[in-house]
Amino acid sequence: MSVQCNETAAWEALARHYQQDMAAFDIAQDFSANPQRLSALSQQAPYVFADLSKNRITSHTEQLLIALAQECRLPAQRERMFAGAPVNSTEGRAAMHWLLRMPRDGGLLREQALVTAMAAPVREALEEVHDTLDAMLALAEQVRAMPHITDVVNIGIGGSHLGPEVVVNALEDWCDSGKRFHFVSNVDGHELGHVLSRVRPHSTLFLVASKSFTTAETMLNAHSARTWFLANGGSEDDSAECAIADHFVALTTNVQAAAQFGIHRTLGFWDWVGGRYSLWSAIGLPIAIAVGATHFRALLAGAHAMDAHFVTAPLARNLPVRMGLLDIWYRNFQGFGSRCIAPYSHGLRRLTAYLQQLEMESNGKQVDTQGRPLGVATSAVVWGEPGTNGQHAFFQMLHQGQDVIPVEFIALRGGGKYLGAHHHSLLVNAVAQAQALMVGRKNESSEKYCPGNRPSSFLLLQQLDPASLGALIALYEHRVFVTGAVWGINSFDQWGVELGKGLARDLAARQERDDWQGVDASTAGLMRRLIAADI
Ligand SMILES: O=P(O)(O)OC[C@H]1O[C@H](O)[C@H](O)[C@@H](O)[C@@H]1O
Repeated sequence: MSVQCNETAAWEALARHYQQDMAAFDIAQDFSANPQRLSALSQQAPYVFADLSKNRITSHTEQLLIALAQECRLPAQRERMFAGAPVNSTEGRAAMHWLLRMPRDGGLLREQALVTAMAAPVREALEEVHDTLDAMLALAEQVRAMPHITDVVNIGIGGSHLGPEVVVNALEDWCDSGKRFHFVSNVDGHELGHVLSRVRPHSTLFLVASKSFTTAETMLNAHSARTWFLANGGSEDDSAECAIADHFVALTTNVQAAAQFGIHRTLGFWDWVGGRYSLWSAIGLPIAIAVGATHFRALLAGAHAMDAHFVTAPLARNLPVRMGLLDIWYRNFQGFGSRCIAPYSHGLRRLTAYLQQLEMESNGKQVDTQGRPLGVATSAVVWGEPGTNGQHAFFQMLHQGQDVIPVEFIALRGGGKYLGAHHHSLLVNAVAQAQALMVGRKNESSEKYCPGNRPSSFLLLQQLDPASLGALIALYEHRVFVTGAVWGINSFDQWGVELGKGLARDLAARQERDDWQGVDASTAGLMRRLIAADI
């Protein structure tokens, strides 16, 4: 049995460090005292510059955190993931999303032992990845060249929705297919209904995206889309002009279930791709249709560059490691319960939703990989909205509320193709907010007083291009891995989600029988109220 993170000597040293040096630490004061602070606590990683210097840490904090990572065997755990070991222990699966963006020859990692000594099954998986990628990109190019297809409707939820949605939105300046994209996820019929009211069967391509091909919401939406398609001139006959065969594609690991549904055009992937890590796989087809094969490959290349950085950079200069350890420091030693994501970019408006699944579904756990209860807090609440909108909503609380909430600013140096002057204003606002959080407003009347010393990180991309976006997302993936590895949890399962799914099935069945025996009074009362015609 391995030791848990809070039983290590490094944990104790960090707790002491907090009490002795950091409980009353002031970020702005340390900038005055330490001219090295900015350079020590910022770094350039592939495509992403990170300024971590406005955080409540010093280089010594980082050293102690790295000692913690060593004691928690982070490097060995990282090696296991990159060797294709079953790191998703409860489901006996590997987590090889990194393989989806590795070039056939190992790319930037080709000299590394993890590639030169790659086990045969992983090498074979890499071949399959590229065969499937080639097929997916060929299909994407085919669809792009079909002028009669004007609308692409992606039906999927969770990992089969958020990744493609965030990327298609983010790369809107790179979308040159001339098609409209619709992402339908919610089982609320209004979402699908609105989309269907705006499209026509002969000009629409439906992508049914579901790793399992059993997720209730996706199945119901897909069935309703199919029914609508057939009722509006579509046909089940493959040779018909407007056939299901030409207008429905399944993206799934469950080819059989897709075939039973009646979709024979399927792009597959593998059980070692976690749902929330799947945008790089066939689940990325809407992205590939939107931006084309070259840009999709650039997205993969950016992510691969971050993979190589994560594998090869020393821990002290390894951005996913530094940011993951900062999360541990804030959650477990400073006691901060949430983190605010503030992308100063309209393109990244859905990033927070994506990160909520990535972080909270991965690390919202309470036992370790050996099933032992954890004595420490895990995933913080991740929330936020794009700037500058957030400034006019919740930033008040960030500046003057009683809780300290670390903020993560994400900004772009280049402003894309529209209205450059706006971009300058956007950037100035982002930097000013980070400054305001740190310096506060002292010597003022009580209502104007802002305490300052409120921490933030600042991530800067050159521009929102496919490679930079790929690197940014991979950075977050690996950061989540780092945090999970230190906590000793399985970041790749999500048993909590299953509970609600099971109960929804149970309530639906009870509703049929009008049987509420053994159900708590509130739940039964609500169900009766929903069913009753006369309330
Ligand atoms: O892709 P699917 O199998 O349809 O799964 C979609 C989603 O379902 C569940 O809610 C899981 O918690 C998610 O991790 C997953 O991404």
